[in-house]
Order: sequence, then C-alpha cells, then structure tokens
Amino acid sequence: MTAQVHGFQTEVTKLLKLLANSLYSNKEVFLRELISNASDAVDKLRFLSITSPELTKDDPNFWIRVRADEKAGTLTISDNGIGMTLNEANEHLGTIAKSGTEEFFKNLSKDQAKASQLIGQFGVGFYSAFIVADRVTVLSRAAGSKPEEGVRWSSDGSGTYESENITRNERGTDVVLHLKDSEKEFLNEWTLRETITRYSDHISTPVLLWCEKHEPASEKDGEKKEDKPVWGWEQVNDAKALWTLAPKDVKDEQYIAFYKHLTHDYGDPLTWAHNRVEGDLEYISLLYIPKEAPWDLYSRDEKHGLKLYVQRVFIMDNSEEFLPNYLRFVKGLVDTTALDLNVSRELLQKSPVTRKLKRALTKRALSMIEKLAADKDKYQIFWSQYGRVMKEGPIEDPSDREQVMKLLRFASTKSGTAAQTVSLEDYIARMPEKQKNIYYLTAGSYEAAANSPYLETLRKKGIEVLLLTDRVDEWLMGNVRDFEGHSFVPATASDLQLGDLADKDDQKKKDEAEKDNKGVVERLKKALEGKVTNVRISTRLVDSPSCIVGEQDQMLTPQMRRMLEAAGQSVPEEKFTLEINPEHPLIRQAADETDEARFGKWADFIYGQALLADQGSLKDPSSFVKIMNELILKK
Ligand SMILES: Nc1ncnc2c1ncn2[C@@H]1O[C@H](COP(=O)(O)OP(=O)(O)OP(=O)(O)O)[C@@H](O)[C@H]1O
Repeated sequence: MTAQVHGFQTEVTKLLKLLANSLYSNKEVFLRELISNASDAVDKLRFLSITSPELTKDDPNFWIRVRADEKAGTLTISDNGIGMTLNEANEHLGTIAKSGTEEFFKNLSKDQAKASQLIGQFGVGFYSAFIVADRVTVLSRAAGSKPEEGVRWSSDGSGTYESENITRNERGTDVVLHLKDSEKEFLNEWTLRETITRYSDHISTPVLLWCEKHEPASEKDGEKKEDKPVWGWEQVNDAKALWTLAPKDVKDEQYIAFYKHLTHDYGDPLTWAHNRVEGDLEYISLLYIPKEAPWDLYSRDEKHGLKLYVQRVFIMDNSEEFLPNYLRFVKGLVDTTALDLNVSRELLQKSPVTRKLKRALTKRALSMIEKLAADKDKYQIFWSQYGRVMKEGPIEDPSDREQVMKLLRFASTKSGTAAQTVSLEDYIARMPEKQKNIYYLTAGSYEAAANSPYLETLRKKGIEVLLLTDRVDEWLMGNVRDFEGHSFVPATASDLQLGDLADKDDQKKKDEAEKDNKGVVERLKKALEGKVTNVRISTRLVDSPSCIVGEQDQMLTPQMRRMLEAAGQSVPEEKFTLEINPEHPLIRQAADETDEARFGKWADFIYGQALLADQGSLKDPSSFVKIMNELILKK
C-alpha cells in the first residue's frame, strides 16, 4: 500500500500553528501528554482483556517505554496498549473530536496573549508532540488485528499527514519524535528521568527508560570483567496508582502532578479531596476542582464526569452518573469494589450502587467546596469560575438545597461592589431584628440593580437587598421560596411584606397621601387607560417619581423577556401597575397641569420613564423623547 496524504481538520492546523509559540515555555509537557495517552491505551486494553483475554495472551505485562536515540535524533514513546487501526489513526490523529472547537479557536485567535493559558486548558494531547518535533511518526497495531494491519502515520505538522498500512509484529503504539535541533536536550537521560518522575510517577503502568547502566569491574571464574556500560530498560516511575495510597502519604506536588496527568490541564488545581471509604459501599474517590472553568462548561455537548475504576481497573471515562450536573466541573476518579468489572454504561445507569455512590460523592464534593469557602480569597476564585453553575444546584437537587444555598454568594446593597461575596448566612446575620424576609432584586447589570428605584425605601430603612444579575438568578429565584425559614421577596413585589419594619406612620402617611392626591391618581388612570392595570401611591419611592410593579407571579422580568424573545417565543404584552411618588416635584408639576391634553403627555412621560428604568428599553423610544422635549420646552 502506498501512503495516502490527508489534510488535517482546519482546527488542527490552527492548533498546530499556535502550539509552538504558546506552549514553548512549558514544552516538556509533551512527554506527560504522550505518556498519558500511552497509559490510557494500556488502561483500555486492560479493560477489554477482562472479557477477551486472548487479546493479551501473548504479551500480558503492560508497559510504557521511552527511548532516546542520539544518533537518529529521535525520542520514541511506546506502549503495548490497545493500538490503532488505520481508520482510527486517521480519525484520532487528524481531527479534534470535541464539539464547539471551532468556536473555541475563533475566540482564541482574537486574544493571542491568553492563547497559551486557554490552549493548555483545552488539552492539546497528542499534538503537543509538535512543540519539540519537526516530524512525528506513529507506528501502531490495534490489539486483535493481524500483523499486516499495522499502521504508519507521519506528519511534519504543517497541514497534512500521510498514513498507510504496514506490517508490524507487535501490538501497541510507538510515537517517534524527530526532535528539532533546538530540542535535543530531550535525548538526555537525566532530563527524561526527571520529567517522567515529575509528571508520571503515580500512573499505574510502569514507565521504562532505555538507559545506560554500569556493571562494576569484577572477577568471575577467574575471568576479568571490565567496567563497561550496558544498555537496558529501567523502571523510572513508582507505578503505584496514586489514589490507592493513604492520603497522609501523598504530597501536594504529587496530587498536582496526578491532576495534570488525569485532566491534561496545564495549570494547577484549585483544591482536591481524596477519600478512602470502607464498609458496605467501598470506594476511593479523588476529586479535583480546576482553577479555571473548562471552556465548554456551558456547552450542551460538553463531556464531563469522573473516571471510573473497578477494583483498580480502568472502566470508563466521563461517567456522568456519579455527580449531579451542576457539579460537572469536578474532575477526578472513583474506584470501587461495589460494581462488577464488566459494568457497562447502561448497567451503570440502572444500578442502585451508582445511586448510592452518587449520593456519597456529591457529599464529598460539597464538603470539598465548603472547606474552600473557609478561605475567602480562594473561594472568590472558585465563585468567579463556577458561581453561575452552583446556582443551578438548588434547582437540580432539592435534597441538597440548603447545603448548596449556603455556598451561594451574591452582590448586595451592603457589599457595595459587583463582586458576589455575600452569603445568605451573612445576610441573615446582619438582618435587623424585625426583618423577616430576604429581599432581592434581579436586573440586567449590577449598575442597573444598584441604582434601581425599587431599592429606595428599603435602603432608607437600612434593609439589605441582594442584587442578582446572572441569567440563572431568575431561574433560581423562581424555584426557591425560602432559606432557613426566611422567605425571598423581590424588591419589585407589589407587597413588600415589611411587617414590623413598616413605620407606624407609613400607613397613616399613605392614607393621607392617597386622600390628598386622589385627583392626580384618577387623572393618571384615565390618561393611561388601557396601558396600565392600575395607578397608585407608592410607599417604596424616595428619590424617583415613579416605578412599575407587577403581580409577583405574573411579572416577567426584562431578562426573562429578552431570553424568551431570543429563543423565538412570542412574549405576551404585559401591563403593570404604575406607582407614583406624590412628593416628587415632577408629579407635583404634572398635577398642576390644567390642560388635560398636556396632562396626557405628562402621564406618558411618567409612565415611560418608569418603564425605562425597569426594562432598560422602550418599544417606541422616539415618541418618548419627543414628549420629553415638548414638556421641557413647555410647548
Ligand atoms: N498511544 C496511543 N495508543 C492508542 N491510541 C492513541 C494513542 N495516542 C493517541 N491515541 C488516540 O488518539 C486520540 C487523540 O489523542 P489526543 O491526545 O489528541 O486526545 P485525547 O487524549 O483524546 O484528549 P485529551 O488529550 O484532551 O484528553 C486518543 O483519544 C486516542 O484514541
């Protein structure tokens, strides 16, 4: 067979172009990536051989080998794992099989400076070989296939690769790197040994390095043996799966290195939790939280979930069954004796053991996050990355609602910044004695929330209001009614339920104001007939002339309205109650207007600005501006 030339998927070509520059300062990671791939290939075959032992019969001991050839200038990473067929090599080594990749690269090219950070998080895997090599050749044979079904794949990383069938006697894969002249240091035994132990010490397959050993001079049976170098394989990693060690015996650096092996992330994790549980439900879990949220955290097709091991044998990646969806950013593994080795994804979904493990691991993950919350600075890093996902928690998992709600953070009128730092427990601890409810306001931006007229009275009374500006907040507040016995009340509610917080005078003042301003209220009702459901005197306004309120259940917030409209849904026209502040000069001026036609303009203006302040836009802004100009110019 002659080699066929194929073009890389466009994204791969882009990635390859970016690689050399952006990961140069971190270039030794290629070795970790290739050893990780080799270890995955071994894990996959170990799993298959449980049901098909003939696959490994002739070569049952798994290994990963690293061999430098100084003369040829090559470094070869080999494994006797699952190998690849020609089709698999073309598919896996020529494309990036992740949805959303195109979008990712679009964003990447806009901001070159951030490229290296993002690219690391993206997980460049096999392609990292091109950081140090100007040609990469892969020789492989899939377990179970014939010698003549071997594969040779080769590329200089500039846009195309060639591949063909060859005869190969051994199963598994050799990745041969033809090192660039500037990267010859990776032929050096010490560099290799150091890099392997740093990154791959605790992967469970032995990593063997081809190296020179010295046999000391000796005299045996009267024969003199010189001190001469002998070449051979030497195991350089510990090869004890890290999670099987007692947590007290594992150093932080080891946890970090293992995280990188596991996730292909180039950065350190934010935190981790390692637990070994014995008894009825025996399992070991090692959970990590990445410092940065994955680029595809909100993508529907994003793959997540833990690596599943049964009795130390790797079973599958991305087992989503063990954690709720809102904890999808948690990486790591679970190893259990409570499942069968031949468990499939379908069986896993049905198994009661899975459900029990999910409960247990969710608790582990939440307690890891609780511990993180004790360190305010670290928790802010966490919150900025995962806050919006955590807010899905109380909706998705009512059984852990209180626990998750304690972990939520919000901006508030007391915190005074857009940073979300206030917990519900902080809020309750600061509540005046008479306050019963938790007040909140949702808005499109922090500024819009902080300056909202709805806050005026609450602010005057010293009542803290949570300012919610994430899209998910609407959904969250639509689903939670209370926290620790305190109801959530929106600052926009027609009844703020102030209870004992209302001044005794408030009602009296309101009654008086209603009596005194009956005229203007009635005139407004008439002028705005068909546009509003009602007009009334407000108790919530201090500095603003007017605001709109809707019945709590009926009112669509502007964000919700925009979301529905963007999703192509027809959103019903809503009518509101107009509340006015009769002490405001603008209302007074309107009340003094005797010409009813002109009063109509005042009514539209007062209502229009209340709508604008609440919704952020108007259906007919030019008419509003025209009316405003007319009133200013007193035409
Ligand atoms: N040594 C190997 N043996 C068998 N298959 C391999 C080997 N190296 C790579 N592959 C195949 O090529 C695919 C692509 O590898 P690559 O490292 O680019 O991505 P990945 O490992 O799937 O993803 P990531 O690195 O982001 O976790 C692998 O999923 C695997 O199918």
